Amino acid sequence: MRIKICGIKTLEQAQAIATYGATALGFICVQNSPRYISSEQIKLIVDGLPENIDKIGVFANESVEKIVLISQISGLTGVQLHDKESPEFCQELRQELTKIEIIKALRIRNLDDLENAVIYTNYVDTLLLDAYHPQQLGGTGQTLDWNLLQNFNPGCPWFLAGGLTPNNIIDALSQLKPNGIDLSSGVEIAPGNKDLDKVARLFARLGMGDRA
Ligand SMILES: O=C(O)c1ccccc1N[C@@H]1O[C@H](COP(=O)(O)O)[C@@H](O)[C@H]1O
Repeated sequence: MRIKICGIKTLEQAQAIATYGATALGFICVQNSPRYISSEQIKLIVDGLPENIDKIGVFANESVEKIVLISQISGLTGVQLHDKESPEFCQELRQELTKIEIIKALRIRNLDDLENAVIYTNYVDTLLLDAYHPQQLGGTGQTLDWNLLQNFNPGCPWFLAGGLTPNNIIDALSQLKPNGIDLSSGVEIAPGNKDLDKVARLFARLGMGDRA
């Protein structure tokens, strides 16, 4: 299973989280987020990480040109589109970013939202399901209704996100079988500042450490 920790802002925390066993790290390229980090800062972190860890930039309604530019400057291996990007937009981006994983994040309130999510499987590599919040795009710490996902089988890999923590991760994985999990605020001291004790506890709960 892939384990993505999102909202990384320092090399020290990135390296520590990689050592615990994260398979992917996420960098918030959305300027009004408290977790925002510039492409130059991402590049410095990316250069200090092992090659085999995925480096994902998170974008919200950004232009194709800007996503391509930031991906190149930062050395990203994937992009996560976290707002109202259409399937056509994803298709256009696919033509420009042929070697980069494209993840479409969808904020799920009901079964209609899930049906809409499945449309994207033709245009992206991976889906990511997050909770819906009326005012915020992500990093809200809210869980989505896992009951909606009981029969979710989109035909492409998918991440479960939204309000996951060391305390609820086992419960989530006992109900659902995503290809990956994505955590941000659930392993933080404050937005953008990861709590390495919580990260250690997460990996211990997943059977990859000793601090359960
Ligand atoms: O974290 C942010 O500030 C953010 C801003 C804009 C778009 C997405 C953002 N975060 C993403 O939200 C999910 C879930 O976060 P949480 O675990 O509920 O705190 C995660 O995929 C982050 O990448």
